[in-house]
Amino acid sequence: MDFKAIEARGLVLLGHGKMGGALLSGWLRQGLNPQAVQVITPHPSEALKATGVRIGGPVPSDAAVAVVAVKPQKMAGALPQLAPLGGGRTLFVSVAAGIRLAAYEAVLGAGTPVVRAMPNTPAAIGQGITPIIGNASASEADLTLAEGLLSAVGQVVRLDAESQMDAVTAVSGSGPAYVFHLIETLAAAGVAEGLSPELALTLARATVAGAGALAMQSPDDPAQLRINVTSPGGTTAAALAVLMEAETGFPGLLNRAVHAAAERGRELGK
Ligand SMILES: NC(=O)C1=CN([C@@H]2O[C@H](COP(=O)(O)OP(=O)(O)OC[C@H]3O[C@@H](n4cnc5c(N)ncnc54)[C@H](OP(=O)(O)O)[C@@H]3O)[C@@H](O)[C@H]2O)C=CC1
Ligand SMILES: O=C(O)[C@@H]1CCC=N1
Repeated sequence: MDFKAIEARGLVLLGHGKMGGALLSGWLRQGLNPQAVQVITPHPSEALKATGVRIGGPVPSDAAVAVVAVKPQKMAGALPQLAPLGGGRTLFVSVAAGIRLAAYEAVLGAGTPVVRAMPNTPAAIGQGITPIIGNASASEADLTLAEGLLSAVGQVVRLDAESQMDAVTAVSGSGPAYVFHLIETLAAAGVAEGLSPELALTLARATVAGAGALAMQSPDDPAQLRINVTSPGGTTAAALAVLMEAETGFPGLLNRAVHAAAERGRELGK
């Protein structure tokens, strides 16, 4: 990403928590000048101070982009701090789950360009994926700017409709947590079979990382990759008989989990 257009007018980040922090690390790693960044967050960490970004202070009146990364439950208290940037040339990019485009327009003014984005924490190492959708005031140039910024930390996909946002949040926004829990529980199962915790975690972590990389790089789809591991009558088939059971296995479990996440997104938007 060429950050020059953003550096000329500045980037404001509202909320430096896990997601705001992951995005900022990714951008700084990609060469964004820290002096062009102003972070507004109640308790700046030592790590944030060490980056050289500007912390606190008056909001620059003509920032190129304002990135909103506070929790949905804190939005009503936090967003009005950026109201002076509304209705003008500043593009707002919010990563908050649930909060609808209309809610930003209500605070910032109807003419404010707003893009909702749903990144995930692998953005911190440049391997995120971020679906985006803009409001009616977001021009193609605004979407291209948001896309460029977020593609500095991974892939970006444009959505057709805001109504898709709760489902993508449930799949890829929250998804890394499901995979980390898979690593935890695979390792615990290895310990139950007699391995040391260290060895079990090493095996589980490398297996998930390797399978993920293969799924990305192979021309085969995930179903074929699964078949390639599964010798008829062998060990994998024995495990998959448990995991592929419709109700108690992965299919039912992930359906229920993803549905719960999407429903929570819908509730947060009310
Ligand atoms: N974590 C994730 O994987 C993802 C999160 N998101 C979205 O990102 C947003 C942030 O989530 P996450 O980073 O996990 O949460 P965190 O609690 O880690 O981060 C929120 C940050 O906002 C700060 N904050 C609170 N109040 C204000 C305020 N009034 N003004 C400015 N900053 C404030 C908090 O400061 P302090 O803690 O010091 O109070 C904290 O640094 C949420 O809306 C979430 O839906 C989206 C995709 C993935
Ligand atoms: O748990 C959450 O609500 C946020 C949104 C997606 C990931 N974390």
